[in-house]
Amino acid sequence: MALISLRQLLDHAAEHGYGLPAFNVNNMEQIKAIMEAASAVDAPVILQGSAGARAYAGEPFLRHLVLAAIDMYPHIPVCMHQDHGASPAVCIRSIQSGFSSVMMDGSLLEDMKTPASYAYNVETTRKVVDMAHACGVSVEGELGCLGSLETGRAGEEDGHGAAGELEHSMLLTDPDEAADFVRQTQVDALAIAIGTSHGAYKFTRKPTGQVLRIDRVKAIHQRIPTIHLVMHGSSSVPEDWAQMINDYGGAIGQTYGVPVEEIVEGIRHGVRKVNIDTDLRIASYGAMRKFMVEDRKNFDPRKLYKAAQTAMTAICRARYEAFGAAGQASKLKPMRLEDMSLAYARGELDPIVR
Ligand SMILES: O=C(COP(=O)(O)O)[C@@H](O)[C@H](O)[C@H](O)COP(=O)(O)O
Repeated sequence: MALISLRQLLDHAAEHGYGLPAFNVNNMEQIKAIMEAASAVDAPVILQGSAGARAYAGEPFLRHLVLAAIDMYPHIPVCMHQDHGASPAVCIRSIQSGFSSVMMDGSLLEDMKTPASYAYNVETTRKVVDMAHACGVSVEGELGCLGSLETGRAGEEDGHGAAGELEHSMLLTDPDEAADFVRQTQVDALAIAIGTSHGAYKFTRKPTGQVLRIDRVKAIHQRIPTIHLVMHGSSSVPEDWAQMINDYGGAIGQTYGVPVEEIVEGIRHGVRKVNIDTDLRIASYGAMRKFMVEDRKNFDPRKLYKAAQTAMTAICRARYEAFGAAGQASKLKPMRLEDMSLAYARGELDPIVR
C-alpha cells in the first residue's frame, strides 16, 4: 500500500460510518505497536508527530520510522500527519519532509500559549490550505481552545496549550463560527473544543454532558456535514493501567478520561479523527514499571520495550475495533497526492456549509 492523505482516509471513514484513532508517535516501539494492531484487524492508520516528537526524535528519525512502517506493512494505508503546527512555516517544512497531512493550529499564536483572534486563525489557516492543497496534502484546522470546562485550563502539554484560565465561551467551538471558518479556510478537518484536554488529568469525575459536550459535536456537524470533525485530548485514561503504574511505585492521581462510548457517540455525528497519546504513554509506562519490578534479573532492555509494545498494541487494537475502523484498510486504494491536488483544483473537494 502507500502513504495516504488524511482527506481520502476520512472521506472513506465518513462514507462507511467509522472513526480513526490518530496516535502520536515518537519512537519505533510506538509505531510498531500501532502497526501490529492495525495489521491484525485490517485498519488504516494515522501516525501523527507533534513538535515534542520532532524535538525528541528529530525530523529525519520520525520520517524514516514512518517510511519503515509503510515498507514493513505494505497492506496498510498510512497517513503521516503533523500535529499542532504553530505557524505556516512549520506546516510547510512538514510538507517538504513528506507528511501527507498537516494541522495548522491557529487557535493559538505562534508561542502556542496565547489564544489568537478569529481573524488571525482564519488568515494563517487559509495560507496553509492554499499551499498544502496545491501539493495534495490535507489540512486540519482548530477552532476554540482546548481545555477543561471544569477548571477553564488547558491540559499539561509538552510546549503547547493555552496559558492561564480561559473563559467558558473560548473553550467551546461555536457552530456558526465553525461554518464561517470552514467557508473561509476550506480546511479538510476541524478540531473542535468540547471540553476535552490533553494529558492524563481531564476530568475530576466520570464526565457528564455538562463538561463533555457531545451535543456540541452534533450541532457543529449539522452546519458542516462534509467536514471531518477531530476530537483532540481523547485518551480514555484506562483505570487498570493507571492502577498498574501505582501498584508498581508510581503516583498517578485520581482522574477520568474520555469514555470510549462517548467517542463512539461523537463518531455517529461526524467525528472522524480521534487524537490519542496519553493512553499509549500510560499503558507502556505501566507495563515497563511492572516488568522492571517483576524481573529484576533482566538486563536486556529489548524485553522491557517489548512489554511496553505489547501493552500499547492491546490499546490500539481495542480503539480500532471500538471506532469501527477494523476491516477497512483493505477497502482503500490510496490516491497519489498529485491526484489529490488536481481534485482540489477542480473544486471536487470543496466543503458543504449549511
Ligand atoms: O490530542 C492529543 C493527545 O490527547 P491525549 O492527551 O492522549 O488525550 C495530541 O494532539 C497532543 O498534541 C499530543 O499529546 C502532543 O504531545 P506532545 O508531544 O506535545 O507532548
